[in-house]
Amino acid sequence: MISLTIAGSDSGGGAGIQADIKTFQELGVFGTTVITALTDQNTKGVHGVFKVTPQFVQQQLSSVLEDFSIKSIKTGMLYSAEIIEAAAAVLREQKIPLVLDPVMIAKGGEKLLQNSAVEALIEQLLPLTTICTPNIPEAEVLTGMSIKDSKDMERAARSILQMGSDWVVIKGGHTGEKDAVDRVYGHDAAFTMTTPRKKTDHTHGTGCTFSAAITANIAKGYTIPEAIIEAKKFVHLAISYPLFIGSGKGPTNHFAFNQQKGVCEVVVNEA
Ligand SMILES: Nc1ncnc2c1ncn2[C@@H]1O[C@H](COP(=O)(O)OP(=O)(O)O)[C@@H](O)[C@H]1O
Ligand SMILES: Cc1ncc(COP(=O)(O)OP(=O)(O)O)c(N)n1
Repeated sequence: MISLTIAGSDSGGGAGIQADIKTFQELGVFGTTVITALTDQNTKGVHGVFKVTPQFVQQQLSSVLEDFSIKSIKTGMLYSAEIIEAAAAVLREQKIPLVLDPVMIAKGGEKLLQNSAVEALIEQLLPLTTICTPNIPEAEVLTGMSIKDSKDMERAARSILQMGSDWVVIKGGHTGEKDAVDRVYGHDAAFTMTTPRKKTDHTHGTGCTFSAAITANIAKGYTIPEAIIEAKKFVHLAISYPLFIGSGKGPTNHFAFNQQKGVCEVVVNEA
């Protein structure tokens, strides 16, 4: 089983390409990569971005796709409209399931997607997307809606479905709710996934890890709902057993899922 991530490098190892290939590896999937940008980053924040040219992004993508039997693809930090256009031109020719994590801003507040790139993300990538996984601020930017409660989350998700994604997961990491509730919508299905919210500062890379786990699970042949629910277990365990490394907001623990033998209760309810 082989998956591909198209994303930025996090020198601190907790998010981006590094989180993705660690997650793939832990889930038994061989990871290939297309790097869109290098970030000078650690647990204290993103200190610099060095972008790759759109042409070289396209070259990496074409090389990987022509040689490997890729079962699923995810995108993370894409940074610019030009990089999105270059990637979309190649992805449009494929029928491989695509998980789009619309990474926009790091938890420290640094920009990982230029404002001018949002339109390209919506127009060029969402129509090719199998599952889009925005957090609440990202869903607000994609839809132009203000999201205050679960009704707003459903309206935003349905709007993103209309933009072309087959499924949408609105992640609950950024709500004030007691539990971490993610809301999943397809054209004919809707459910919530609930785990207890952990009181922790070690959440660097949660979104990357979650979307990478979905991508790996698709490569393993899971149905879309199974891939999403199993990924929630992976990220919940990664948050629950922090590594306590770095002096800032630490990374999640990609070893935890296998160390805990995947044991994690996720409450799934119809929405
Ligand atoms: N403190 C927490 N406790 C438990 N789960 C969390 C916590 N923070 C985030 N999550 C979960 O991690 C996943 C990623 O969500 P989120 O942190 O919102 O993504 P992002 O990194 O894109 O902002 C979701 O499944 C979310 O519910
Ligand atoms: C290179 C790179 N890509 C993505 C992110 C954002 O990661 P995310 O999982 O959304 O969470 P935080 O890192 O913001 O905690 C990143 N920081 N770097």
